[in-house]
Amino acid sequence: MSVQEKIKFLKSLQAIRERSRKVYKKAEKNELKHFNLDLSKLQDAVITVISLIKRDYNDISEIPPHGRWRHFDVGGRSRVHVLMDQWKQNNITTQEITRRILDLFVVSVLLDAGAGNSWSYKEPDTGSSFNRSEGLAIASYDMFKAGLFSSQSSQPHQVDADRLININVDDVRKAFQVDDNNPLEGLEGRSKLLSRLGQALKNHPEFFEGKDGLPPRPGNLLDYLLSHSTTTTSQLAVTVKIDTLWSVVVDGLAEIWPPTRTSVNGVSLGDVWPCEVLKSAGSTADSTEHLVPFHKLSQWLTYSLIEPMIKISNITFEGVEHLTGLPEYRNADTERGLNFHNDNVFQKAVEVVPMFEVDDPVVIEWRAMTVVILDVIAEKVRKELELTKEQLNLAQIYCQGKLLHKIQLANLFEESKVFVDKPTIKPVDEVLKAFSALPENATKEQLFQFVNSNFGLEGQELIYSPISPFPSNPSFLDDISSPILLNFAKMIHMIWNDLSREFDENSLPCKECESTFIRVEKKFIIPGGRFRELYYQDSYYIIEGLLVSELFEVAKNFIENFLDLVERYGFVPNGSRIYYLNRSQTPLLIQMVKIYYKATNDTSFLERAFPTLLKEYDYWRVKSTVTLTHSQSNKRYNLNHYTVKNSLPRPEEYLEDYIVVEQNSNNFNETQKKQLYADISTAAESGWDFSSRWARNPYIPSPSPLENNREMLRTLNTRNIIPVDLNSILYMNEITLSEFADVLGNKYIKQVMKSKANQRREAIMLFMWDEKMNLFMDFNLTSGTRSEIFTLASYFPFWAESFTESLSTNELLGSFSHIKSLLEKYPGSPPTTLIRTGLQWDFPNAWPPLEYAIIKGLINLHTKQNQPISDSEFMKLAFDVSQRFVSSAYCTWKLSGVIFEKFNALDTNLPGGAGEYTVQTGFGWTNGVLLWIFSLFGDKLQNPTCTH
Ligand SMILES: OC[C@H]1O[C@H](O[C@H]2O[C@H](CO)[C@@H](O)[C@H](O)[C@H]2O)[C@H](O)[C@@H](O)[C@@H]1O
Repeated sequence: MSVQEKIKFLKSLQAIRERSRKVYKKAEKNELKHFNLDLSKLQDAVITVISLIKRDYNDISEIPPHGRWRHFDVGGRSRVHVLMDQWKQNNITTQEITRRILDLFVVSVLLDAGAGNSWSYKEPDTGSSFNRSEGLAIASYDMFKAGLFSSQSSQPHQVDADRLININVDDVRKAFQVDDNNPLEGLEGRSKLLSRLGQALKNHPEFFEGKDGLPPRPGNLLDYLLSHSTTTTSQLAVTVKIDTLWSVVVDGLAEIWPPTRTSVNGVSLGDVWPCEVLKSAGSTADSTEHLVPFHKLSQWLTYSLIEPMIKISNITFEGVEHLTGLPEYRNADTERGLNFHNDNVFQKAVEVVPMFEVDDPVVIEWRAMTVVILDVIAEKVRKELELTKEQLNLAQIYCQGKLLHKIQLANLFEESKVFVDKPTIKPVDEVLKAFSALPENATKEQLFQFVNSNFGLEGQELIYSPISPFPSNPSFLDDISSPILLNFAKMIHMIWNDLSREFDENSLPCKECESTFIRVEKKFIIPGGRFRELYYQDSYYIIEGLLVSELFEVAKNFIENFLDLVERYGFVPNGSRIYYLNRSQTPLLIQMVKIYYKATNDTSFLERAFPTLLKEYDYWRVKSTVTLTHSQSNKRYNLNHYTVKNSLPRPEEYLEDYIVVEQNSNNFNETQKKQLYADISTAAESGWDFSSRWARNPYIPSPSPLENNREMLRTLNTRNIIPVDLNSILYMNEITLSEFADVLGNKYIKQVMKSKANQRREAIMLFMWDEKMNLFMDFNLTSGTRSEIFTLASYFPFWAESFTESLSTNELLGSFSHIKSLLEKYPGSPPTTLIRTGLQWDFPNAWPPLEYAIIKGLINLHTKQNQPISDSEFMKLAFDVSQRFVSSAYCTWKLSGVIFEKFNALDTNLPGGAGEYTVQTGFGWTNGVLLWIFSLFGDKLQNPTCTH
C-alpha cells in the first residue's frame, strides 16, 4: 500500500471497525496490555438494552436516530419544527429548508464540546435554563435564529463563510450568556473553531460553494450530494452513498481540527491513535498497522446530518451501517456488566478519570473495545428482537391488524379469547391469503365460515398429560381429622392430574400450522377453564399445593419452564401465549424456587436457577423502577410499579377493550386512547384485572352487580399507582436472592441484595405505612399521597416479614383488626375491597392468593412473636381465615361439583363473579391454597359450615 493509500484507509469509515476488531481479537486471546475480556455479563447487557427498548418504545422502528436533533427538542419543544414551519409559510423550498437545517446542525455540533459544570443557558423564549449539550444546542439555535451566523441581512437564517471568519470571542460570549458567574469552558476555542470552519468552507468550493456569488455555506453540501456521480435517483427515492457524505465531513472539514499528534507523511489524521498491541515484530517507524482510527466527532456530525436529509428531503442513505457506535469510553457502562476489565484501571477510572489523557494507551484500548462490544451487543439484541417472517404473519392474525380486528368485532364466539386460542389448520400464509380474498364488508356468516375452515379448536395444541407416578397417599392426609374434609382433600389432590398438560407436536394437521401457544419443554399445570396455558402468578400458589402433594418432580419441571421463558425472553410473560408477550405478571418466580428449595434442599437446582433469577430481578429493576423523593429528608428511594407499553386492545379481550376505549361518550383523543390501552394492560400485568384500586374514580356504580363496570375502567390510572403488594414481593425477592447468594457462596450479591432490600423496606415504611388506618397502603403518584381505599393488598408486607420490628404489637393488631371485623361481618372469606363495582377484583369477591397472603402474614407474625400456638392472637386469626376459605371452597363444590377460581364473601355457597369473563373452574390456585391450608391446620379444621 502506498503512503497515500494508507492515509486514505485510516481516514475511511471501514478502517474504524477493522482496526477495532483487531484489538478485540487480541482481547479474545487475552493479549491486551490493560484489560481482560470477560463476557460473562454480556447477556445481562443485552437484556438490559432489550428491557429499555421495550420500556420506552412500542416497536424498534420508533427508536429515534442518534443525532443532534434530540438536543433541540429538550423540554418537549420541537424547535426545529418551529423554524421549518415558519419557512414553509414563507414558501421556502424543501431543498433550501434542508440547507438551512444543515447549516444549523453543522455549527451546533461543532460548538458541542464539553461546557463544564458551571455554565448554563437561559432560553429567552421560555425562561428555562439548560446546561451541557442541550444548553449549547439551544444557545446555538438562538444564535442562528438571530442571524448571528449570516453575513446577508436579507437572509438571516443561514450560516456562511463570510460571517464565520469574522466571528470573535465577544460574539460567542454574549450569545452564550457567559460572564464571571456563568463561565463556559473553551470559550475562545469555540470562536476560533467557527472561524476555521469559515476558512474550510472557502477552501473547499467543491463541497460548499455558493451559487450566484453568494458565500459558501455548510448546507450547500446537499447540492454536492445530490449531484454526485454515485447518487442514484428513482421515482421513489434519491439514494446517497454514506461514503460520499463521509468525504465531505472528513476531507471538507479537515482543517478545522487542530493538528493531532498522529500524522503520516505530514498529514494530520485526526482522531487516530497508536495501539501498542497491534504492532507486529517487524514494524518500522513508518508502519501504520498499529494505528486505530475512531473519528468520533466526524461520526457524530455525520449521524446528525443524515437525519434532517432523510426527514426533510426524503433522501435514503446507503451504507449507514458502516458508521459505528460512538467510541467514547463512557459508552461502556461498567455498572451494567462491562465485558472487559482491569481492576486497577477501574479504580483509577472511578476515582480520577482526568488522569487519563486522550492518548493514554488505556483509553485507546478501551475505545476500540467499546466499538466492538457495542456491535456484539447490537447483534444479539437484534437477533432477540427480530421477528421471523412466520412470527410476523402470526402476529398479524392473533396480535394486531385487520384480520384480528374484523373477527373480534364480529363477536363470533362467547368471548374474545376463544379465537386467539384457536390454532390454524392450514399454513399461516394460506390463512392470510384466504382472509384477503374475503370481501371488505364480509358478513358475520362469511367471517364465521372463514374461521371454521382455517382454524381448529381452541387449545387443540395441548394435551392432557397424566402424572406418573402419582402419590396416592401423601403424608399431609394423615393429619386431617374431619372425615368430610379428608375426602375433600383427597379429591383436590387428585385434580392435579386433570390440570396437567403438555404441548403436542402432532396435534395440528400441517407442519406450517401455528398457534399462539409459547412452546415450553416440560409438563405444566394450568389454572383451568378458559385458562388453558401457564399463568405466571397462579403458578406460585399451584406449586405450594404440588409440594404438599409431594409432587416434587412436577413442581421442579414446572419451574424449569419458567426459567426457560426468562432465558428466552428476559422475563416471564403473563401467560404462555404470544399475545401475553408485552407484559409480565406479579413476580413470584424467585419465591417459587424458594419454596421448592425449602421443601427439597436441592442445591444443584438452586445453582442452575440462580443466574436466571437474577436476570428476572433485573428485568423488573430496569423496566419498572420509580424514584421518589421523601419530602422531609430529601432522600431518594426506588420503588416499583406495574407498567406495560401498549396502545391496542388486548387480543384476548379485544372486543371488551375496544368498547371501553373507542365506544364511549368521553371523546378520548388518540393520546388518551393509547394511555388507556396501556393502563388496561398494566392492570392485567398486576393480576388484579380489574379493580377500583386502579381507578381515578373508584366510586362509579356498575349498571348491575354482575356487569363489567366500563365507566370505571375508563378512569384507569394503573401506571401511577405504586402497589404495596408488588413492592412487598420485590422486597422478599431481594431478601431471598441474598439468602440464595449466601448458600452459593456469592458474598457480593448477598450484600447487594441485602442493601437493596433494606432501602426498599425503608421506602415502604416511609411512603406506604398509614398510621391512621394502621395499614400499609398503595402510593398514588398522581396525588402524591397514599391511597385511601381498603384492599387486601395491604397484607402483603406481613407475608414479606421483617416489618414487624418497625411496628408495635398494637399497630400489628390494629392492622389485622380489619380482617377480624370482616370475618364478623360476612359469612365467607374476607373480600378483596369494600367497594362493589362490578369488577372482579372488588367486593364481594374473595380470591385464593389474597387469603393466602393474609394467612401467611399472620403465621409470620406468630413465629416472630415466638408464642405457643394456643396463645397467639395471630395464629387464631390465621386459623379462622383458613377455615372460612375451606368452607367456601367446600360448600360451592358440594353444590356444583367443581372448584372455583374465586368466591363470594357474602355467601359460602356462592362462587365469585362479575368482571369480563364468567367465573372459571378447575382451579389451580384454589387447589394449591387449599392443600397448603390442609398441611398447616389439617388436625384442627372443622366440618365446613355452609350458608344454607
Ligand atoms: O382474559 C382476561 C385476563 O385473564 C387473566 O387474568 C385473570 O386470570 C388469571 C389466571 O387465573 C389471573 O392470574 C388473574 O389474576 C386474573 O385476573 C390474565 O392474566 C389477564 O392478562 C387477561 O387479560
